[in-house]
Amino acid sequence: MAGSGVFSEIIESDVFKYYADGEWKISSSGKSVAIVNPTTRKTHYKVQACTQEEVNKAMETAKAAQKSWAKTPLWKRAELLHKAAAILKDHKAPIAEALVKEIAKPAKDAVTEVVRSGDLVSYCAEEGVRILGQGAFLVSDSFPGNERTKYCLTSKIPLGVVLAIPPFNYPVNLAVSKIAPALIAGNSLVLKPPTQGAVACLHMVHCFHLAGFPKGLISCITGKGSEIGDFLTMHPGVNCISFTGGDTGISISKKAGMIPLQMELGGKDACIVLEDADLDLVAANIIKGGFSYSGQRCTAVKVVLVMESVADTLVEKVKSKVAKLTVGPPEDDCDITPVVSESSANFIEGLVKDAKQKGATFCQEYKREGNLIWPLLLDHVRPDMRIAWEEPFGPVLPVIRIGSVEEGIHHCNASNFGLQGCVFTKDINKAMLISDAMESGTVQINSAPARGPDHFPFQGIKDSGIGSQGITNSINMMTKVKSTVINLPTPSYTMG
Ligand SMILES: NC(=O)C1=CN([C@@H]2O[C@H](COP(=O)(O)OP(=O)(O)OC[C@H]3O[C@@H](n4cnc5c(N)ncnc54)[C@H](OP(=O)(O)O)[C@@H]3O)[C@@H](O)[C@H]2O)C=CC1
Ligand SMILES: O=C(O)[C@H](O)COP(=O)(O)O
Repeated sequence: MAGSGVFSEIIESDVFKYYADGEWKISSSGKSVAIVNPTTRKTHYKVQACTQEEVNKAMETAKAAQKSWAKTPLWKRAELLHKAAAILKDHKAPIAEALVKEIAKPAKDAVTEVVRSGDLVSYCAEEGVRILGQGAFLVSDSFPGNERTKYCLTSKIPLGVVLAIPPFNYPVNLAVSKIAPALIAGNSLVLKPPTQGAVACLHMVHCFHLAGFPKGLISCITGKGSEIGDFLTMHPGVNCISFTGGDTGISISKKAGMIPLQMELGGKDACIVLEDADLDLVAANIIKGGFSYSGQRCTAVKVVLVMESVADTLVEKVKSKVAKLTVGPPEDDCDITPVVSESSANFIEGLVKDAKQKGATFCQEYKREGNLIWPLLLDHVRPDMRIAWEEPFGPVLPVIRIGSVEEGIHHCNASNFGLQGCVFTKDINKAMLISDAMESGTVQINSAPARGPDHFPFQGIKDSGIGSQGITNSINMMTKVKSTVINLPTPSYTMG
């Protein structure tokens, strides 16, 4: 159970502690932040509301701890990460339980998130050993005018203190996808977990604590982003920010100092369906892509752009699959569970009402109880409707009928987002041309958008992000190149 057994030291009375300097602590603020269970809409957990002074302290210890961590051999860093991964997987049950209560993630998916996170940490340790174990050796005579008098040795060195801010929908997985690359590369890490998902994150951090990482290397500062977020992101002690979330990321990018940023933001992932597509495959992928975790994935299919000639058939197929989705509490492992908050449900409802007023065809009746919204497919959506462009982050999926592939590509590219997209066709040559024409970070051919496997590059263009994630790219992003040049008094050539 969350907060018990090995996790009992992370909670005092009914408030979870924060983690800094290798210890679980109670904030001097005397205040806590309530975590509302999306299903019951009642406070389920409480976490510390950390103060600016506590942030300052965490940054100071992170800076000091990083200096000795950078001198820890790479294989030892990897060994500790493997240990943390194993502990995390061993304790998947209480962490998954927290995910069910805090973010209404269906029970099985919650377990999958924790196991996937353990695998990600292990893979990152292995990848880090390989890529950080190599540098480059350059010789000067390849550049015009030079003799071979200079040898340049390059290696990758850590950035310093990395600030990691994940979103609510994958609090554990999107935290470790920042923590593991940062640590293997020799950085220290300050984690600001999302409020919904903070308790799962605190449990995950305790697994790193149990693995025996040095004091101060990892901290977990809890509190509302709206209260401590700016202080954290503008803190002079931060050398890199890795953020996943919504528009907040855009404002962080404007406020952050001259430090590397990794931003994974929203998306309006388009699914372009051609006349020759296998419509059963498309329908299955629309269901998986559009409705898993109730559409609360940045990589969810968020708009279907289907050729008019096959639209009726496709919509019928999707409709019959929507009817089979189970709707209810996450504890029962339902397909559709309550969305994360009342404000999110209200936002989704606003998009639905706008579509209704402007004449979209409702394939199901719109139904909502509290934060629970029944899955809804909207046909005949037109570009003047908000749902054609905005990201519902909920189980509502618009279908736009198109007369040509160009029309589909045009809609996709007119979006301010560019995270992922997908195209369904049996013609691989057409698929390649469409993929090249789509302004999105990744295009999936004949499958729904997805971030994983977690070592694949993952990136958004336009308002969907800065930089690229995925294990290898994150490790590289959290390092910089250092060169040492050996200058020889006379040219020296290696003889065969
Ligand atoms: N591209 C991607 O990989 C993903 C994108 N998203 C996008 O994120 C959105 C939903 O996630 P959500 O968690 O609500 O996103 P938010 O942007 O609201 O929050 C993300 C994180 O930022 C924190 N935060 C809030 N305000 C600030 C601030 N001023 N400074 C620093 N941090 C702050 C939040 O903390 P707190 O919870 O305390 O407010 C949370 O930890 C959707 O738009 C979705 O598309 C989501 C997942 C993945
Ligand atoms: O946060 C998100 O929504 C993700 O990064 C998507 O991950 P997934 O494609 O594995 O669901």
